[in-house]
Amino acid sequence: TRSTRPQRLLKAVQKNATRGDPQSVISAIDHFCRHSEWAMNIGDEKGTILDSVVNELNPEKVLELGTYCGYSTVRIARLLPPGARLITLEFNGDYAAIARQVITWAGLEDRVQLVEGASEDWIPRMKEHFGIETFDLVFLDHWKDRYLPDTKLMEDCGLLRKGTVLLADNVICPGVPDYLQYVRNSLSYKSCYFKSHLEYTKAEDGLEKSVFLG
Ligand SMILES: Cc1ccc(Cc2cc(O)c(O)c(C(=O)NC/C=C/[C@H]3O[C@@H](n4cnc5c(N)ncnc54)[C@H](O)[C@@H]3O)c2)cc1
Ligand SMILES: [Mg+2]
Repeated sequence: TRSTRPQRLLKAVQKNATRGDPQSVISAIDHFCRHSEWAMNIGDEKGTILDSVVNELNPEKVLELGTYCGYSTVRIARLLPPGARLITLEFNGDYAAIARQVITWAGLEDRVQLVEGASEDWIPRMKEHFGIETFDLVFLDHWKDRYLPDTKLMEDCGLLRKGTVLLADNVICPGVPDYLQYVRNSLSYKSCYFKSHLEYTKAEDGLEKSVFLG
């Protein structure tokens, strides 16, 4: 049977990227998405905004919701100091299998813990299962109707501390109106919008950075 797009994306990484070189993995995926097949990775333009937020924070504990093929996982993990940890949640087994290989090709498997499961099931287990008290950075890029409920769940589970940053992809396209309204109007967040474009296109999109105030 015909291969899937994530399988073809992985093949492009294995063909064009150098093992152990995260930047070459990022470039190989961006080239594949620009010249062969579009895929819903954050991409190079919004990716540089993600990079700047990670570099500014220097986070020890990072949570990513929605791994997909691991593109943003690699972007974030390549900037983390060796002691830091990135936990990424992905409930589609096929995508998780591809992402594991992309992350390993980049040589970042020792900083990344890919958990195959749903965010709503695993957010409540972060403390007892991973020994995580609070996160320094959360990157939201999963189904858009999950951003708000999962944010409230993280609050209820005590996973956010004063200064924790939530960075949300696609706040314009596909859009997350209920999440935006919440973080922009809640007294518990200081929120700002980074205008950009939908990956590999000219359509407007952007990232919302929201600092939890406790
Ligand atoms: C109209 C329109 C359509 C599409 C686009 C283009 C566009 C551009 C983008 O950057 C996008 O991020 C998206 C988008 O839909 N992303 C959804 C991404 C999900 C991934 O996360 C996984 N997942 C979903 N819910 C959960 C969950 N609870 N627990 C664990 N994993 C979950 C899935 O298994 C996928 O691996 C779409 C733009 C406009
Ligand atoms: Mg996205």
